[in-house]
Amino acid sequence: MAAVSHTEATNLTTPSSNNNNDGDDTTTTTTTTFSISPVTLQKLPHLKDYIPQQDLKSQPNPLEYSPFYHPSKGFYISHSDVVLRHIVFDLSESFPSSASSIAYHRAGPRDRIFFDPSQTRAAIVTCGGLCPGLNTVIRELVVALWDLYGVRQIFGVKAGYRGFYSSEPVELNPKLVHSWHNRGGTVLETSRGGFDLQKIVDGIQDRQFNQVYIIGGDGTMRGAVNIFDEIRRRKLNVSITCIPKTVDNDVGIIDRSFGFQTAVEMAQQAISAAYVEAESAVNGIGLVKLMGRSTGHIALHATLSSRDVDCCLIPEMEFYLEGKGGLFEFLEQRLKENSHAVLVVAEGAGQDMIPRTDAQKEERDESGNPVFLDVGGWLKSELTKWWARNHQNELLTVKYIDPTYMIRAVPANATDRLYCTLLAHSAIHGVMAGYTGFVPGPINGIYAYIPLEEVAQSKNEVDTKDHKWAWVRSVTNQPDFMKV
Ligand SMILES: Nc1ncnc2c1ncn2[C@@H]1O[C@H](COP(=O)(O)OP(=O)(O)OP(=O)(O)O)[C@@H](O)[C@H]1O
Ligand SMILES: O=P(O)(O)OC[C@H]1O[C@](O)(CO)[C@@H](O)[C@@H]1O
Ligand SMILES: [Mg+2]
Repeated sequence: MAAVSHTEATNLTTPSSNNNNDGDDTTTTTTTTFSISPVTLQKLPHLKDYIPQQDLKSQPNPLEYSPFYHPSKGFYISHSDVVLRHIVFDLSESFPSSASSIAYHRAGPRDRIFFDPSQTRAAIVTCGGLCPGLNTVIRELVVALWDLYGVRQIFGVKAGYRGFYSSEPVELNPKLVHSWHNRGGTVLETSRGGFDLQKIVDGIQDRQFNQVYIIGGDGTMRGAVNIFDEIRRRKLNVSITCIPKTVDNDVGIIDRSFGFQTAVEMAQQAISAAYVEAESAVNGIGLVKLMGRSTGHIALHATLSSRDVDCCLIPEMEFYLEGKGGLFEFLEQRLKENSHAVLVVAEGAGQDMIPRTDAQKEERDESGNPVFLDVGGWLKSELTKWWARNHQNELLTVKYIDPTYMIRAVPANATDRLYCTLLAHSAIHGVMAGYTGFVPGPINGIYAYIPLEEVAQSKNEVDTKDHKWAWVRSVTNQPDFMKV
């Protein structure tokens, strides 16, 4: 692909094809030639954008001299190496729309770095809720900064954003973090709230950190955008990156967030137990509540992989309990057919339907996230009352399983561990190259650097109109809960 700078473009010729197969594409190979235009390359902030040239020295990447690497042609990622956001196109339609041709700089080592490793002071912080793999990311950041780039001043900021101003950072080294990937949680501790912008940036400045690695979810990223803006306003020679973390998988643009797959795997145990309990009772219902504040990815993926689930309820969908086409009628039918049923509900589902006091409506956690009521307990109670009204003298057994923190308070599985490592390495390569205000993450399987602001504004919700949700419904055979 031709070199592009941000919003620069290469020209797209109209798709041309040598397929002479008149629509029958099953027997011959089709060769279609097209180029892409305009490629809108998202601007990746760099320290050069606001630090005067004389204050910013670059040097060859030390990987050049590493005994483990033999940089060859193509080893270093160039400025024109990009990743397309959308890779599925319809060649018969006019192409591309501006939205479909967005590209990001590819992640990976650059031939020159903008930090002298001997002068680098890196800070690592974890914010928000726990997520499998947090310790793996921390470990890999420490080990790779140390081994790949020769950085020796690496610090852990304790207990989230507040740690920048309320406690002493701890010095980290490869020996100390060696086995951290085997532990769930975050050894550095985490917290919600405590976001005091001036104090945080003062803390960064006072401790002379010049690289800040923030590991967190959507809330953390919104905070990180403010920190990035303040760092630029103060013209500090500090690179900041945010490694996307959330068990809910609600961060947009990237393929998925780390820890999500581990959480889905852990959720299987709860669903299996619910199935066993339901199957072993007369008119048994196994009800499982899974994490998912405003998105139902965990519930959806756990349902699809289990195949023992009769109905999955997520925040992105509406449903109703009573009447024709409602949840209870569906469950009643399943009990008639199979004498048991398993229901999986994401914690954020049906929140609008649960009666709550004015005080409960206003309740927020320290970060400002709404506090939910227990949808599982509410469903159990409503179902039990409904059954008693409609099925006098007939048994109903509802076993409610709420694994809550058990699906996230575990070490990452092998897939997530590998993912955490690649994220950490991508973050370091980008920061060492002087990029700042970015999020590393895979897009269509290729690691890219995405502007922090863009990721902070994005959201990954379940699309209940797409194939995956149709697949869920075909697996469970659940109704679409359209009022009839
Ligand atoms: N809009 C915002 N501006 C500044 N800081 C924010 C904002 N939203 C959240 N934060 C801060 O970011 C940190 C983490 O936020 P939050 O508790 O929402 O978790 P998160 O990063 O979304 O992760 P998760 O959803 O996985 O728990 C908190 O310290 C919170 O104060
Ligand atoms: O850790 P806390 O404050 O109890 O919050 C739990 C929330 O954190 C998450 O695990 C991640 O946002 C949500 O799924 C869940 O609602
Ligand atoms: Mg969040």
